[in-house]
Amino acid sequence: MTGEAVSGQDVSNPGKSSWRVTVLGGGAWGTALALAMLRAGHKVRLFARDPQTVAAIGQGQNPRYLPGIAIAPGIEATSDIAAALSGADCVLAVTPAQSLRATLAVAKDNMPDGIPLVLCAKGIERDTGALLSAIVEEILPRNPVAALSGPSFATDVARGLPTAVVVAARDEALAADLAARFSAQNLRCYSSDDLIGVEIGGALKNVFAIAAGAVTGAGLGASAQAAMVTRGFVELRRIGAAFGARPETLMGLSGLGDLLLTCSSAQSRNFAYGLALGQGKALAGLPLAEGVPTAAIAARIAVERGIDAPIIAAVAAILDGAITISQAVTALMTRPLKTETND
Ligand SMILES: NC(=O)c1ccc[n+]([C@@H]2O[C@H](COP(=O)([O-])OP(=O)(O)OC[C@H]3O[C@@H](n4cnc5c(N)ncnc54)[C@H](O)[C@@H]3O)[C@@H](O)[C@H]2O)c1
Ligand SMILES: O=P(O)(O)OC[C@H](O)CO
Repeated sequence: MTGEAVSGQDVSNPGKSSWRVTVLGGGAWGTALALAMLRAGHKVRLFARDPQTVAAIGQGQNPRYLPGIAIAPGIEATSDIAAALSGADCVLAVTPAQSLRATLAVAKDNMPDGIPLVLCAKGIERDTGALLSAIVEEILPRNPVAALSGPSFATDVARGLPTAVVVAARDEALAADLAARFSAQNLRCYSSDDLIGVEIGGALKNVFAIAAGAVTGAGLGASAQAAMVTRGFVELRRIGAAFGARPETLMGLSGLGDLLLTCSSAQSRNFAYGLALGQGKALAGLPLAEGVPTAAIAARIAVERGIDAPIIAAVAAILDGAITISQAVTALMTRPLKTETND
């Protein structure tokens, strides 16, 4: 086993009862959250469709998705969805946003009635424009839906570094209960009843993280970076408002917080994707960048709803190969001048 040791138990709230938590997805974030749930005192099962990932986690590592991090014993990894879900008190959905529908279809017949399904992916379904909560409500109508989001790199959480996220559900009491149960030393979970706001913030920040990487990669300068993030945040809030997100939610961890994180660090896969784009490097084979499909659908949503979102449109067009970064910059800089409106 390589890498630093990661402690298994670190319960900061000993009053809460232990749950059987099932994590769907054996990638970076699924593995990190499984470790976090273990530290919060829960019994953790992790479903991964890839037997190699299951075997590796059983041996205390996940070299494909979380290289260099030793995984504490206690996570029961399996490729058997029925075994993974049997008797679960709560399920975390941690596969990519565009795979959520397929993941839930596999889980559906074994999903215990009434237990919460917590969305941990960040994105909007490309083909339909559906928010992920709508997909859960369609496929699992008997399970309350929640979302966990905020500035949180999987490696940081897996290492037990201090991290704050927000857990949202329409039912405020459910959100508060989940936040209390998931919190542990160095994982501080705030709660919110603005499910849509938390989802939108997490999904759209990825588009601007790609843009931030591209600005850096193309050498456009720190001033351009600050302008892009600021005006991008305006677009994020406009689209959020169209979905009914509360503005204050978007000023929080899943919105501004995650924007700050991923627009400023090459540790972000979305930023790294944009960086490669800006540098003219090959994009094939790069790790998951959720902002790619989300940019396309967010641009379409903006057009359909008459929302002014020129940066999202530019990112989508660049990713589509329709325009170059240089053409996008010219188009953005020569738009008609106007009063600065921040809503
Ligand atoms: N990595 C992070 O730091 C981080 C942090 C917060 C949120 N997220 C979000 O979590 C989601 C997952 O990201 P990740 O980092 O774990 O990605 P990843 O690429 O590391 O892993 C994705 C995992 O999902 C599995 N998968 C894909 N489709 C599947 C399907 N249909 N059924 C079962 N398994 C399937 C893959 O095999 C892989 O194990 C993304 O939406 C991402 O934005 C990631
Ligand atoms: O690596 P990214 O860009 O997918 O970002 C991971 C998380 O969303 C950060 O909060």
